[in-house]
Amino acid sequence: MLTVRPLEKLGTAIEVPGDKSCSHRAAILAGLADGVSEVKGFLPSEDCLCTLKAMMQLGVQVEEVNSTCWGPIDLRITGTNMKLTAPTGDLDCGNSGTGMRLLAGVLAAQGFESRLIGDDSLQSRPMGRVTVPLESMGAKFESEGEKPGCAPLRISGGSLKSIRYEMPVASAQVKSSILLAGLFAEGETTVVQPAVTRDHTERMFADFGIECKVDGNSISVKGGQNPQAADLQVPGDFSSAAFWLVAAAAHPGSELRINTVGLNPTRTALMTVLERMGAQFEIEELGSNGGEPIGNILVKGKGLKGTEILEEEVPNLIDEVPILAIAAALAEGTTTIRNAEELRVKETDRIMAVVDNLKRIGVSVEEFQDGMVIEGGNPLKGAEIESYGDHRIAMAFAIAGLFLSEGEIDIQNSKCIATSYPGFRDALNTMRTGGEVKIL
Ligand SMILES: O=C(O)C1=C[C@@H](OP(=O)(O)O)[C@@H](O)[C@H](O)C1
Ligand SMILES: C=C(OP(=O)(O)O)C(=O)O
Repeated sequence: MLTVRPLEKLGTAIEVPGDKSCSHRAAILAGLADGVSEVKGFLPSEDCLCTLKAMMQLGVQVEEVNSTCWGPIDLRITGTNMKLTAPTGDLDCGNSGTGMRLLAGVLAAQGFESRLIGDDSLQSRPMGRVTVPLESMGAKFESEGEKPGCAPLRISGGSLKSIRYEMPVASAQVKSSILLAGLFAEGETTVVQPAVTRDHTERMFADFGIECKVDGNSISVKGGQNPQAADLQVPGDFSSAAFWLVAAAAHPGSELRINTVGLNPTRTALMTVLERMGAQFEIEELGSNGGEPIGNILVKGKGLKGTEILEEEVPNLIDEVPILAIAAALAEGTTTIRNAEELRVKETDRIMAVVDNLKRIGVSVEEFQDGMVIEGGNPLKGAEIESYGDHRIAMAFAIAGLFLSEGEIDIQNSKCIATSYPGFRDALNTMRTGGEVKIL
């Protein structure tokens, strides 16, 4: 259990660990590449370690060359030059939707059978969104789960043909899965996304010498390209920084610097929203690490007011909705979050989990199938919080605990935080009492 008491004095500077999305992709692309890649700042969270381990079971060699007590590790990854070998056992993706969907794309093209498994949460998430297009490329998937279309997934891979696929959902995981399969396919594979989604795969393709054509919302990759080993530094995870951005934005008078964080514009819509709510940001650009822009963010807390989240902002803040809901609870007035039905199929049903826990801390909130409307500005009271095993729910409500007017917050099932941010608990202790958190 994680107990959080109200803020004494918000810390002034923090560094967050490596980006989860980029770490998954680095493990996969370096593992497929020709040669030895150095990946610095890899996030050793449970999700990313599952992907790394799966790649090792498929014949990739990984050596840890440096680690820090806070987390990020430097890896030397010897790639297989696109020749993975059959794994001896199941490939366990743990809690990670990204890991399972991206690996499914790679395994669809292998001439051996494999089986992807995960924890109870992952085995209840929809996999048809990747297996349907990957089957149309020529792979065979058997869903062995209790729920139709869910993992465990038994995969019989083989030669693939290219497709043009119009994705029904705006999902970077689906896009990336098909593009990875496309690397092995005959001809040019094109994915058309209904809205802009995070583009880490496209950017990292360039790092590994893979040509990828982006034309508006359509992304194409030609098969037969072999990734070339690359050295890269994983940027700090904006989604982990989001917790501290909201803590500072909602605390009038605070000034917080978040150092060396990824500023990929397909990830940072939360800042646009917080700005509209009254927060002030300054960005110090620090160039780019590989294809990913990085910088320092200076945030000044001014007290927040409610806002309406725009439909096009949703995919670019999808993982930040739980913490945005806390910002909304602390803001004066109404905040409307709609067009976010995807949240129902994340690690838990995040709309249900946020609404349930907001009510527990005394916030007035109305639930919709695709989101919620929050009336903010009333005092928050201590309560027992149920994380539903979801890291982002646990961390979002830990931040709410800093702003209670009475009592404390006890978060049940907080171990899940290690899914994406293993150092969060220590960082929270330091940030609650005015310190600085340095990790890189
Ligand atoms: O591609 C990725 O790394 C991710 C994409 C998002 O999922 P969807 O693309 O399915 O929305 C996001 O929720 C997840 O945390 C990471
Ligand atoms: C949704 C998330 O991850 P995944 O889909 O990879 O489990 C997340 O990290 O918020």
